[in-house]
Amino acid sequence: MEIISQNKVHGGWLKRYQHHSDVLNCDMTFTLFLPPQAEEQAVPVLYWLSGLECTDENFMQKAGAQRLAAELGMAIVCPDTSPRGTNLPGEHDSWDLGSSAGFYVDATEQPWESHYKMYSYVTKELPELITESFPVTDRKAISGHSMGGHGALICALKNPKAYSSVSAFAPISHPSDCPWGQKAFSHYLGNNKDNWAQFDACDLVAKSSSPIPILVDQGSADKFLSEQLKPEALTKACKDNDFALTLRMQPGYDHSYFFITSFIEDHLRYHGKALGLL
Ligand SMILES: N[C@@H](CCC(=O)N[C@@H](CSC=O)C(=O)NCC(=O)O)C(=O)O
Repeated sequence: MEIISQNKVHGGWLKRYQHHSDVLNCDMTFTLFLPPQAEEQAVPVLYWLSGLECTDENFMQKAGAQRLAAELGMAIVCPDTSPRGTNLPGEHDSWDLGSSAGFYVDATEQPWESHYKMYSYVTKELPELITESFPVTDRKAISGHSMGGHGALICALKNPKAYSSVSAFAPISHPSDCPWGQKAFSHYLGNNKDNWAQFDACDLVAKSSSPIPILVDQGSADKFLSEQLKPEALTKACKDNDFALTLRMQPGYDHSYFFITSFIEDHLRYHGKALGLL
């Protein structure tokens, strides 16, 4: 693992690393915020999964999360959003498939199958690397935005004991039933809808026997709301299956990081409480 950059911020350190991923079969970058408390003791970690067209840097540069994370004593890890440098056929042709659009699934189809295993990367390989390399505890929370909101939901729903808490901003709630999700799932997972259901938050809620609370913020002026995000599908799935969903419709907010920075502190406090920091 090699350090690419480091910046002191709010008494902590923002560090960017490159490492080889055996799971993704390529070199990857991630960005890590270590709060000042990490100089004295191990701290819990919030994993943040970003959306389409993002890298590991968008959240750390735009969300303004470091001030409160430093106060709470919470590390934040941002993985990249897809494998990199693999140059598969069609990988760079559109912004919603391939590069920056890994969708946090484990691909089974060619040509993606040999690299596009973002689910295993963010739930297993990267947390193991973080835990063995930095002063962090094994307590984890997870959140994300849009494609990353979908990612956060499925990671927590598939591993309810691994994460203390889960939240999302404008998640793709039901990818099997929206154009972004259908495009990604058909390429990465093939045409068998049973395989799609393994990575769809609404289907996972319907099948889960361990209900976990979910916090979602959604802007009412989000241009992707009705066609791609469909919070009403998540609301129905949670209602039908006794999941405690807190869905906060935020009037006038769009899909951008201006929306995320407006409410990130609520999410950090929510995770801080679950992680025992408040
Ligand atoms: N090119 C798109 C807009 C892309 C976009 O809004 N990306 C979002 C995530 S969308 C779902 O996963 C994002 O986080 N962008 C990075 C940023 O820093 O804002 C279009 O045509 O509208």
